[in-house]
Amino acid sequence: MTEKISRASRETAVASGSAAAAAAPVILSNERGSFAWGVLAKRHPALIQQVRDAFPYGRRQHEALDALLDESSNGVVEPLAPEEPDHGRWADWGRGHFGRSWYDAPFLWAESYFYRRLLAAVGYFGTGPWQGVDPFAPFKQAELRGEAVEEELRALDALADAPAGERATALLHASLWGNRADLGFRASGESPAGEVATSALVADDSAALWQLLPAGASATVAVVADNAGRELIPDLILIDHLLEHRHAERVVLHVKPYPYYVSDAMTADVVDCLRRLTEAPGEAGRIGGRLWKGMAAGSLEVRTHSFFCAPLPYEEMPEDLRKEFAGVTLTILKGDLNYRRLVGDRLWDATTSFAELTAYFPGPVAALRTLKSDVIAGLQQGTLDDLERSGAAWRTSGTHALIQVRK
Ligand SMILES: O=P(O)(O)OC[C@H]1O[C@](O)(CO)[C@@H](O)[C@@H]1O
Repeated sequence: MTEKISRASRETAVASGSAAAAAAPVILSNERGSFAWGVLAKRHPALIQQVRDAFPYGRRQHEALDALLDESSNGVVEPLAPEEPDHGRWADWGRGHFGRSWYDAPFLWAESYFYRRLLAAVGYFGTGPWQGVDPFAPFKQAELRGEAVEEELRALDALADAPAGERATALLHASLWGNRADLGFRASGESPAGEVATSALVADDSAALWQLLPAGASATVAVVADNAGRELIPDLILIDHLLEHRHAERVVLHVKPYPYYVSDAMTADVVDCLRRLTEAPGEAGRIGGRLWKGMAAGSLEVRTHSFFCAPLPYEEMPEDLRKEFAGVTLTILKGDLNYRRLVGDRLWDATTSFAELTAYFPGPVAALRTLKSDVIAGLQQGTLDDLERSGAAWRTSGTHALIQVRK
């Protein structure tokens, strides 16, 4: 395998009951040349520059962005300013990391905290004029207006009369591969959304997914969204299919409460995507119209929770969210970050059982993810051998994907 795997620490592992967890170290970013190192050393500075260029920020924001760039590149982790509303929470979550290099903190924590600090730098939670202004909105909006979305929406017309099974598979795959369109990649000039020679599913439990959702069974499905735009549009189209074909009576779409990981979807992004759909001609417009009405009727509901922006694995989800997921027929978790949080951001042996790692999850769960970080579990030994032999950067380049289900 050509990829340099991130360095990991057993010492910083969060407490977890399973023996597998004890053996699988938590990923850190301090191995030069590793994927995690590259995110901190290259993507984050590039992102600061992009955000800076996208808005006519004032001196205060520019100085705060300079300080964040300097701190995260050369300095030690500083706490969130006391006036930030969630200062206390981050003080708890960051215990042990403040005063130390960003690169020595768990990768999941460091990345998550970086996004929180970026919001602080641009005054997102402040009382000034930049309050509530999504620093990633220009990128999300450009994507939504782009030719790729236009084409994807047009392609729906050809699918409208396809047999239900064929349509279901196509829409499930569209939602899955929509995850490849991740604006975080573009911040650093990499482009998993571009032409990909070797797209492949490394695990495919889609039959189990459909078995959990037989038509007419009054199911409720929770979809935990990931990116806005080119990912959320196919997610919404899949949701429409689930509702239309009675695989679900009700869908709850969970989104982030505030901007996160560049392109993560918030309520405003759901609205933008629904509007984009409703304004489109043909099948896309009809789907948009049905979803819009579904929102009013309650068959589609959007929810959010602060835990979605926490630097924690799902194993540590709060009780209210646990109840929420326990009460639905199936939870579909979209994307790479949700996968890392679902199985734990650790260097698992890739054949570690997905079912065992997710046994704590309060109900049936499906992961739909393109592979964009070192974490992977639940592979067959033969698949793993083939991937390793290929010499490709299959774990991190977004060229491979998976559908894994725990019933
Ligand atoms: O949008 P997704 O699929 O959750 O991907 C986010 C991924 O992007 C990165 O931030 C950088 O590639 C990963 O660390 C992270 O898992």
